[in-house]
Amino acid sequence: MSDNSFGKLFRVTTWGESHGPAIGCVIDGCPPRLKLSEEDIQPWLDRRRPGQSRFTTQRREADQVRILSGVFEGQTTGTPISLMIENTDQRSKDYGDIATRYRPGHADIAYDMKYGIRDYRGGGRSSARETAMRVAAGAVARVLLKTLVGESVKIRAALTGIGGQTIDPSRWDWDEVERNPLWCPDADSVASWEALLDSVRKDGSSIGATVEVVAEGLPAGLGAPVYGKLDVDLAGAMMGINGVKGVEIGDGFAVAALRGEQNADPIAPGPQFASNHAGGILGGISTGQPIVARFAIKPTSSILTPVPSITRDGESVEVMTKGRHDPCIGIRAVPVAEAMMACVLADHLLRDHAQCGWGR
Ligand SMILES: C=C(O[C@@H]1CC(C(=O)O)=C[C@@H](OP(=O)(O)O)[C@H]1O)C(=O)O
Repeated sequence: MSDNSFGKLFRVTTWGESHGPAIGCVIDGCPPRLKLSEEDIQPWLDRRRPGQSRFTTQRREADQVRILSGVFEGQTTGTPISLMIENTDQRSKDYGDIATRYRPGHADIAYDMKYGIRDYRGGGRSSARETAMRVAAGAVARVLLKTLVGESVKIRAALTGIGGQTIDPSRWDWDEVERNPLWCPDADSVASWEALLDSVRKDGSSIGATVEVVAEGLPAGLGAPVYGKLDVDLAGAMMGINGVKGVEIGDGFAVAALRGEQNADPIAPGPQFASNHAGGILGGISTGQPIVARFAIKPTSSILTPVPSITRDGESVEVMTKGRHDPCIGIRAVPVAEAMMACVLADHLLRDHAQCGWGR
């Protein structure tokens, strides 16, 4: 197990820092002879790319992906797939102050306590810039899933709330998610969310959010008892996204208020389930129903509002962070959530195949 990798058979390792020359990932274990080119990956990266609206960081990165290995004549070869994106718009001088002081709420202090050294430029390794490589790996996972399971596989996410303002689930519209810059599924929420984000930005502050991710068209049987549960790996994958502080599967924390007959999803021949409180996973194993995960993500810790902190030498200071930051990291976490779901499902599909073979 390495600390920069996840997945067992579809194994993703990412590397790089926000202000280094490049970021990248290596995907080991991808089956051979899948059709794969940069065009399969770039559109997903374009959804996450910074600088696309006034509601995200103004750092300008093309996030142009290059396949360095593992693909020959348009097909995967079964060898490690290495992907790379060059960093082109770093502005490290914005971080002069942060070199010797800690942003409250940020990983700065924890990295220093652990390693005694940190790349303070941007978020360094802890920067959400790293999530670009998760999206790149997720694109390869999507190719794997579509090839091995079928075109019916759909993995989609949406922003379901910001700053405590939540959508009305009865107005959920997946087409709307693609129409607005916030990935919001409820058209009626967009204008007030935009106004909230504008005021947060004007105040030099930031705001938290919730994201929901749904995977459809997957077979039953993904995940295994008891430490290889699909929900265990999904929860870990979502929790590993920068800034995530809480994860739910299916009804999540709401099950605590239910009675047994309310929580049980009735089963009819087929099998058909009348509801999906379980989020498509029972006993850690997928049932063929939509797989549903949800998470809460904190407000960006790099803000212009001063907050008491200390220097590396332990002296009291006030810290405010310059630089170009997302007023709400939840927005760009939406494509990242989809990518993490795709990687976990690709991994579990290969694991299920290795143990049980195809078909039941
Ligand atoms: C560049 C991206 O987002 C960055 C995420 C980020 C952070 O601390 O998380 C800080 C900002 O960048 P910098 O490291 O230059 O300050 C954001 O712009 C990206 O996502 O591609």
